[in-house]
Amino acid sequence: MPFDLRFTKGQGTGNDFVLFADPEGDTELTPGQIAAVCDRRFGVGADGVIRAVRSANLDAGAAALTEDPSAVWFMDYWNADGSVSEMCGNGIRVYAAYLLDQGFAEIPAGGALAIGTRAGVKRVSRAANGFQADMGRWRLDGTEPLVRARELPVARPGLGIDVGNPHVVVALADDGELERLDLGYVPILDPVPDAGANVEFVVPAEPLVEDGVGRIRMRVHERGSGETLSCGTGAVASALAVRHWAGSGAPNDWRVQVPGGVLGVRMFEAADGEHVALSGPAELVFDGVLSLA
Ligand SMILES: N[C@@H](CCC[C@H](N)C(=O)O)C(=O)O
Repeated sequence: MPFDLRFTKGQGTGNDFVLFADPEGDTELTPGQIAAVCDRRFGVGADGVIRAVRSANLDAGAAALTEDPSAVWFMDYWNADGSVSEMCGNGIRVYAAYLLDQGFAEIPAGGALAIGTRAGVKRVSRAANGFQADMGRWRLDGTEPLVRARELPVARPGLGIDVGNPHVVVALADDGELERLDLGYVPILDPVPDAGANVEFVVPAEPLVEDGVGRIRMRVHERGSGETLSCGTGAVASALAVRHWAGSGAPNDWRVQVPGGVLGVRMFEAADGEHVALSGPAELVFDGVLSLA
């Protein structure tokens, strides 16, 4: 039975999303419907879909409410191919902008909005460049798969990093290598991670550190969405990987240039260990109504 879906299109550094409100949790789209919405020729076109649902009305929301009862809204995130992801760094800023715009939530002055995700509760606050999300704890996942990509002459070692969702970061020699990559083809990982991975290719800027801030360029092939203009969790993983490779004395503040703009990444000590925060813009672009079969 066809039905109308009211949606808002939003973007953060060119990573774009279709957002819709389903507070009661009774409009779960199928993977096929998600893929149809994200199709850039036959649908609205987006890198992912975000459903705004109250944590209390979703199984995955129960853990969020246990972790923090103030996380009343859950970011139900889907990739463009209809697969689910645990977390989206650009998406959570755009989601915060959407919750504010709809009058569903507020960010108290000097405070933060707690949002449930499949990777735990994240806190979003206002920042000079838009919004900042405390992404919480991160870890090297212990893998170093070989990465092959179209227009990369030889396989390169990657570094596996979990920032709530899985990433493999690969260092390239220079801007030329980064620009020549053809990410219309899926990078091949050896061994293949069980849950797949988002793959980031990074190049340090010259100089790497300026005024105490580390600077890198990044392109990404996202699990479930292909090449995108930006990936927030990918920027976080990339800054963490480059800091790891640079060794002691490397900065905790990073500026990550992606094809769609610039993101800020900051590592800081919290009560439970080191956290990493991501900041950047978030924009709601237009509203619409889509008829879905
Ligand atoms: N674009 C996002 C990440 C979206 C999810 C990712 N494709 C996955 O499957 O983990 C970001 O900004 O972090």
